Amino acid sequence: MDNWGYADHNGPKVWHELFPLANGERQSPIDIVTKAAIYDPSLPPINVDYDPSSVKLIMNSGHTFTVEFDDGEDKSVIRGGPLHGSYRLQQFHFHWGPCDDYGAEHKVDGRDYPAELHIVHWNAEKFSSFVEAAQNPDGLAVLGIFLKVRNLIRIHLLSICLIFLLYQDGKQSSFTNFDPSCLLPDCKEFWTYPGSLTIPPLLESVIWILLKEPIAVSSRQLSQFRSLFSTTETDESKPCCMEKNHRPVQPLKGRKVRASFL
Ligand SMILES: COc1ccc2c(ccc[n+]2C(=O)c2ccc(S(N)(=O)=O)cc2)c1
Ligand SMILES: [Zn+2]
Repeated sequence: MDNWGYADHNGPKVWHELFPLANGERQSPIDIVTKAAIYDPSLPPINVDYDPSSVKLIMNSGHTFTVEFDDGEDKSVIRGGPLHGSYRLQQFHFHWGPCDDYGAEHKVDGRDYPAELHIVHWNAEKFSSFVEAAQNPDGLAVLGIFLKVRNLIRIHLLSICLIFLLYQDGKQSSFTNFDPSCLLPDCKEFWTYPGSLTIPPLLESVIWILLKEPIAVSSRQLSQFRSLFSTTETDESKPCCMEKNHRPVQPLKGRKVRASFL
């Protein structure tokens, strides 16, 4: 069911009532305490190999906007880092807040970023579908990238995504030839830890890979995120916008965070 959200009556504080996993042992997001992260020199570099033609559509998934990819074959994959074998790209989406001061899901030493990009992959070597992979501890791998505000003058690819969405009545529009590796920062140093989906059903099946270096977006692009849903609400009587969709940080419960860098 989809009657969960981010308001007081249906938000993260009450998700445990319908999704008991919310109080589980490996929940996400978390606050990355950099001094407690364990440098692991045996971690190979992250290697993404995305085929731009595998992008399918951009849609308003009710809690964010999602760019979906054709994951019927190994066209776009991520390898390396903490992963064993290749994980297939399925979608990417964002989380943001009501203002530019916070809105990302993970924190670094208690610091908030204004938004966070999640690039979602599943272990197609071991499992036959995304939904099956999502039920297993090593089923999913999510690449998390922090967004910081820099008022750029050049149009960033992000706003092109948004333009597609805003002018296709925000429901869904076909999207061709987009390579999400253009959204990655130059530096691929990362932290990694075992966690969960950050939205219900909160399944504890995600190997998190968080890049240390944020990417830059403009404040205007972030305000476009927030206005996104106001153009798509079918019920004109109560136009609302998705002003925030981030879950607070969760207890580490003894988990270790590893770093690919000193
Ligand atoms: C029934 O099992 C599922 C599994 C995954 C579902 C989902 C519903 C919505 C989104 N998803 C997702 O694909 C999903 C949800 C959250 C995230 S996150 N924010 O990266 O942890 C990634 C992916 C249901
Ligand atoms: Zn997410």
